[in-house]
Amino acid sequence: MSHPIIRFDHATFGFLGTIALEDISLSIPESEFVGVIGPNGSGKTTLCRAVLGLMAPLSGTLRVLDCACEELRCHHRALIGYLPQKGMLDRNFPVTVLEAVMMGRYGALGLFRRPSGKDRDIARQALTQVGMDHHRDSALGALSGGQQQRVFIARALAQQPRILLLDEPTTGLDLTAQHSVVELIQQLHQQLKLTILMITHDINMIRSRVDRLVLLKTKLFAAGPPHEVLQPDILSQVYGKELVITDKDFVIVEDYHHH
Ligand SMILES: Nc1ncnc2c1ncn2[C@@H]1O[C@H](COP(=O)(O)OP(=O)(O)OP(=O)(O)O)[C@@H](O)[C@H]1O
Repeated sequence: MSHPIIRFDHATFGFLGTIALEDISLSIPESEFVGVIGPNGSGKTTLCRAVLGLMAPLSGTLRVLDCACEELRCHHRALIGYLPQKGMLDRNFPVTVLEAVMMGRYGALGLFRRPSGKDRDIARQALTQVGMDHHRDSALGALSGGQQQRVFIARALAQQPRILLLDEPTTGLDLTAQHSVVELIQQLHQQLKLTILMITHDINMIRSRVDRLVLLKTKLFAAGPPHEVLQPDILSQVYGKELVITDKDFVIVEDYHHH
């Protein structure tokens, strides 16, 4: 295994009165594509927030890019692209597609430095990578949900990150758009050799695409190649009756977006 770019060592994270993640030990080597699954409230978003250096461990350690997470500095954080859950971003913000992607350059620019032609080139390259450069002058709000998601992925790519954190990137999209966004993410992983952590509720969509699945329920329940983690006995311990396993597919019957 190559040197881990993310390393949790018996790390516990929480909020006042709540333990969100407990005793997590997990090493992620550079360029791995990891799917993060688990029921609602199992700590998936907390895992992303911890990697971004937004939460210090209550005990144990987390090192990201060879730095203790509580000491991640701006230049390190700029190497971590983050696509938050739908609803966390204002998709009707009155900007063009290119302007939205240019926002991804601000971390690299630092305060007060105006974007240069080079920053613009990097933003356009990111738009090309997600197949959206021809829409660069369109209003962000005029795009479909799937196209907007591509633009937000381009914004994260414009940071020229080494790690990409994606929190449910397909939620709210129709099935065709879900497939095309996941295909794009897989393709970016192969082309750019990025380390990707992708949170999802859609086990079937990612099981054949990720290198490893991490199954959370406050604790790290399982981590390994999809075929090892997706065992009925493991899944039923975590999801209980919420998960129905058919011949081919895993169906989560819980209505997780309306809880
Ligand atoms: N800001 C907060 N303040 C207090 N508790 C929080 C906060 N954010 C999350 N929690 C709690 O931490 C636990 C883990 O939440 P987290 O959002 O990481 O789960 P999740 O797996 O991402 O859930 P979902 O699938 O519903 O998005 C939950 O018990 C949640 O209620």
